Amino acid sequence: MQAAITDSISAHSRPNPSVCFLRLSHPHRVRIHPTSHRRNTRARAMAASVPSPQQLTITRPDDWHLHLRDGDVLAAVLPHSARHFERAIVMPNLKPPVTTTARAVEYREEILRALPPGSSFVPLMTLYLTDNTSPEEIKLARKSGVVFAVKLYPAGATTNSQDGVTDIMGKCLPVLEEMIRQEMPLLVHGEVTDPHVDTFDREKVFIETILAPLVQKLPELKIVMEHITTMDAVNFVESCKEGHVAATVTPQHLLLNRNALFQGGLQPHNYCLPVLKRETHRQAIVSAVTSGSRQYFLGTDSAPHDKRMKECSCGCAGIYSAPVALSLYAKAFEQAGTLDKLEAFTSFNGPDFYGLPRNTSKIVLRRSAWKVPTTYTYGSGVIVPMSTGNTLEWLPSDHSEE
Ligand SMILES: NC(=O)N[C@@H](CC(=O)O)C(=O)O
Ligand SMILES: [Zn+2]
Ligand SMILES: [Zn+2]
Repeated sequence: MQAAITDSISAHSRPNPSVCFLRLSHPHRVRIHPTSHRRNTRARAMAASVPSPQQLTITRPDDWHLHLRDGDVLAAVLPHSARHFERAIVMPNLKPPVTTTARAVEYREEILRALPPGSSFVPLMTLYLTDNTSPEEIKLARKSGVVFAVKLYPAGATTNSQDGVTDIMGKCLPVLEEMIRQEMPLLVHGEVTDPHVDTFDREKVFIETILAPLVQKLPELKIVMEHITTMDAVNFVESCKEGHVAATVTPQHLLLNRNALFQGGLQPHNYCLPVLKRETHRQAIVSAVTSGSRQYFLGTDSAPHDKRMKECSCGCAGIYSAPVALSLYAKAFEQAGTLDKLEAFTSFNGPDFYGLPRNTSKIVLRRSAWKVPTTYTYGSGVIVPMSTGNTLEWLPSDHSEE
């Protein structure tokens, strides 16, 4: 069984022929087509007849897209990630951004100092790509042994991206060629910044105008399309070679559509970039991720902003999901009737893509209702988590109630 979901699910599933059928109905590579949502509906209907497991034991997951910030916010949020994840790809969009290996090494040390005692959490550092990043910097990054990827923020696309790249093909080709030599993946915030392009189309237009030409020019470059939100992104990823192009998916883009931004009034804590899309896109992403394809892996994009910066006249983009992400991913896979595919997504596909060993320790998720705190406080600040105040069903084992 690919996802070694708990003994309890295997015990249930072995004598039950409907489970085998359920698996057969999810071929390894599933293309997205207009009937894909029917497939999920059928899976759900069949799953309903299967006894639901009370406990899942999975290999300890990693988070392949995480914002830890620095200073007192770092100290407040890091324990939430370290509790459930063994490693995380740490985003470099600090103020000022982490553009050099020397700075990444310092930032890594700051993170290690902020870890709770006894934690084995490993931060995997990234460099923030600019128009001026040199190929030499990529060599230094590889040699450091602590930098694992380079992040492309199109200038102006998202939080702290003002120092990002203005013209990837025109300005960054020598750096990208060095990244191929050093086998250093490019992580992409895939949205164009042209104000004339509709916000909801920015990912699609980025794929057409920037990403597809980039993959064509540099087919050997390893690329992760971060936090994908559209059917267009799913189709693009699946049109590329496995092992060369992959995507991370957030809990919010699996569970919410754009209605969540406006339900009962404006909901700033559901605002992130790329912005939530319409339901058909959410369904396409769920189908892709739960199909068993190895091209998708867990990346929470957990992005804390102080409550005051979210609930104001010009609110920041970013959803804080670290404490709830695992419960929410389990919820999304269970809704799709594919809990047996959860472990590959949370714990295998990411390290396999990055060429890193899979974790050996395990984490247990118990079916046990727990209430998400409405806020987390730090110093004089407050952070509101995703699913604030809601009751979630899957409780990760080492979760202590706040
Ligand atoms: N996702 C977000 O909405 N915000 C992220 C930046 C990013 O990942 O684009 C942040 O740093 O706050
Ligand atoms: Zn982003
Ligand atoms: Zn992010």
